[in-house]
Amino acid sequence: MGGINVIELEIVADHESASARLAGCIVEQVRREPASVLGLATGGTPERTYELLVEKVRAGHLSFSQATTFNLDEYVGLPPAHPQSYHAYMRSRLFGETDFDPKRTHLPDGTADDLAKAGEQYEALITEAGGIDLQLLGLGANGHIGFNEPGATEDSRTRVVDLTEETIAANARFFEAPEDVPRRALTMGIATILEAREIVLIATGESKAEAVERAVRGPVTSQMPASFLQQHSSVTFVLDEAAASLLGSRA
Ligand SMILES: N[C@@H]1[C@@H](O)[C@H](O)[C@@H](COP(=O)(O)O)O[C@@H]1O
Repeated sequence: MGGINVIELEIVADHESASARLAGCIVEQVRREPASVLGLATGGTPERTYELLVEKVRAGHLSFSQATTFNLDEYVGLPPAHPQSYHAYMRSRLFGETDFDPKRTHLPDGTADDLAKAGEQYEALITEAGGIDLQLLGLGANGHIGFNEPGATEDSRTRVVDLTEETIAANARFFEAPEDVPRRALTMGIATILEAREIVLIATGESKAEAVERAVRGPVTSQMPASFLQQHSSVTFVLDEAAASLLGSRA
């Protein structure tokens, strides 16, 4: 960390291939180290990846029984039972469908009375677990990672953030009405994410192309939170051709 590194690019044809590639990274990591600490992401993009992992576990090719997980973020005010909470997302798509030990799967507590303290406790839990081996990331069209919206600083840690109108609009598709989307979230910070030993970001579709280009080639700036990934020494972007379309050559 510190200097500017080249983000490794893996460009595949489509969302299905990108999902298979990302699932492959997780499988490899967990086979190599069954007690891995995984940083997990939500959103529409990794849904297929999680389906593929569930298939692997069901087929007996993979076990998560010794793995520990930390999700990037959770909406403020949504209890774990709320269907649009990220707790529910992870339970229905991955944790509840595989052999994860519920004691070792963690998400920020968006319902805590003292959210600042909840953020600090979350950081302490990650440290206690020995840090994150492999962090998965999606990418917001405005360049957010986790819920680190434009303006997030390099030294930010797990904390409450206000969501931008753009992000609220983008996530409204998961809710019955746009006004149901929470306005705030508890998210790992940029510093938290950059401490992971390895990072894999998945982005697919044309709507992510501009953010991908700015994250990979643009200046490192708070205005494009994903650009901070250039400061990490082991980052791979798994992209489909649409998301990579503004990158020019594959170099
Ligand atoms: N907090 C999540 C992010 O972790 C996710 O990466 C991003 C992209 O979501 P999608 O994959 O649905 O485009 O937005 C959400 O708001």
